Amino acid sequence: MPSVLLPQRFLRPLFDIAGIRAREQASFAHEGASFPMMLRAGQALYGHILRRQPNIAQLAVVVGGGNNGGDGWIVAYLAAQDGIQVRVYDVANSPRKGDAKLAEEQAMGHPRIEVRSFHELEYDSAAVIVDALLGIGFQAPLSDMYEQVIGAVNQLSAQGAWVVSVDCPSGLDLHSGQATLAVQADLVVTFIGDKIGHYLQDGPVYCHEIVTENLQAVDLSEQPQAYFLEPAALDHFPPCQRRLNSHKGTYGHVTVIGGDHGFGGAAIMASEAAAKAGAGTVSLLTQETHLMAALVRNPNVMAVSAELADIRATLRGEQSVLVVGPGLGRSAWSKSVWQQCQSLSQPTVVDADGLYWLGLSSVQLDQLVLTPHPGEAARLLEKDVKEILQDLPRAASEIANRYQAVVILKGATSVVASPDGRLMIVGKPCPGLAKGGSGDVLSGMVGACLAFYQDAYEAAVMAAAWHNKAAQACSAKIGMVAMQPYQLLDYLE
Ligand SMILES: NC(=O)C1=CN([C@@H]2O[C@H](COP(=O)(O)OP(=O)(O)OC[C@H]3O[C@@H](n4cnc5c(N)ncnc54)[C@H](OP(=O)(O)O)[C@@H]3O)[C@@H](O)[C@H]2O)[C@@H](O)CC1
Ligand SMILES: Nc1ncnc2c1ncn2[C@@H]1O[C@H](COP(=O)(O)OP(=O)(O)O)[C@@H](O)[C@H]1O
Ligand SMILES: [K+]
Repeated sequence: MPSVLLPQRFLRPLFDIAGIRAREQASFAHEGASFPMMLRAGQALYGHILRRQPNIAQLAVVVGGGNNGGDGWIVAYLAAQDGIQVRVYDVANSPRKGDAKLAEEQAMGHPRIEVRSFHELEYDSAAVIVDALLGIGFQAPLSDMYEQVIGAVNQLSAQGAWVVSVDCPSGLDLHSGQATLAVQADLVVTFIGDKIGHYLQDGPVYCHEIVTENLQAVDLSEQPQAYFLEPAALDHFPPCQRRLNSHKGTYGHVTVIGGDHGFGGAAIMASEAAAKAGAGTVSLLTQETHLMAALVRNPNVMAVSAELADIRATLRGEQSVLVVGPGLGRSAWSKSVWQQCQSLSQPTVVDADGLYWLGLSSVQLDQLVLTPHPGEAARLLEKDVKEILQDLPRAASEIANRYQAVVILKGATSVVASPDGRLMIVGKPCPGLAKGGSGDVLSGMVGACLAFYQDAYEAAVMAAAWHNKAAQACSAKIGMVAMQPYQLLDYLE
């Protein structure tokens, strides 16, 4: 379902392999043949090579045994016809069949195509390498021979060769986005529709840039599995956009609840994040020992002792939301705080130890946002982390359905799922965020967005996307190693 706030032009549709195969088969049936589509794939890819590398004189093409390799043979033939010297490294496990065989036969014997053993690949001097080893037919794990070839391609890439991958970087699991080893692609030219695995876990690590070529495939009017939010969207949407004629009430109120003994910083950071992401007013309900630190850190936040005040007293007006969990802990105090929260009906963000308490005794709210990392997701679904990582969109959707909540399943990119079926992947890897406290900052930002936006899903998308974008800007200025998560808050516009 497209988003109301975010225009469709910023949402890149992503498909699973079954969806791509269905469109491929329907297109073959419509056209009455499959080889023309392979020709179009090769032509599209060769066009991209010429646009990026107009002075190319030599080309190395690494071909596998399936149709991905078939695409590679087409490119080899087109380049040779164009006067380019081509070396093909063939890694097929067995003789080719079908379209791949036709493509090989068309190219084989061309005077400008030399077929070499893959053992010689590491000595190749071509400035451009085409990776046509494995496409959507890849089944992990990689065989030894493919590992060796991918290693050689990456070595040439490290020495300065420009690598273009056909359909996907070979070795990447397009379902999960996991890879033990894959081709480092400068460009991926992906066919029919973009694949979800390019955007999850290791996917973005191996895809420097992705372009999609539809190849005149039939439109099955099928909903994509998910969307990827183009970071350019954020140039048009600041987290909680200021209006000229507005006042603090316009932007709502956030109460952050957490910070047991030893974890005061988590709640302090979350409250500062809510304030800096644009909430009109922010309260912090925490252990009394943290009040002084909270007020010194940010006097804009109304810090109160959880011992002396109840949560209800911190609420203000209709746009009040709760952020429960940063540093909440698992003590008797934490439990009593959680029980208080359960009796309230305000829109609520549950993070960190709040998710632990939620797993023990759930809440039902119209607007609930959960922000688990894969470990917390595994606990909520009673699965192990490995299983969660094999299918992040599914895990996010399962939690969304079970708790009737919007879910941000956090990682190098994050998956946002809504119980109504909407799924969005946001962000790019930013290892500056791989530090304790990054999640606390996110939860406060989600609180601010939830107080501002009508739709909890859009609030979650905006917060997760801005958290990532600001972290990129922050790390560019301060450095991936030195940046502290709360510093990203100064890069929110
Ligand atoms: N007209 C068309 O058909 C069009 C097709 N298109 C293109 O086809 C691609 C899909 O082709 P596909 O279905 O043949 O699968 P593909 O990705 O080549 O993989 C199969 C090969 O990989 C091998 N292999 C697998 N796992 C392995 C492992 N772990 N370790 C080692 N080897 C492994 C497997 O070996 P085998 O199991 O047979 O020994 C077999 O040789 C798609 O991505 C797109 O590029 C587009 O051009 C559009 C038009
Ligand atoms: N390598 C990375 N690239 C991009 N984002 C990351 C990376 N590592 C962590 N993050 C982000 O940082 C946050 C970490 O949250 P979490 O694990 O809950 O940390 P904590 O509880 O310590 O604050 C999440 O928003 C996650 O998406
Ligand atoms: K490939």
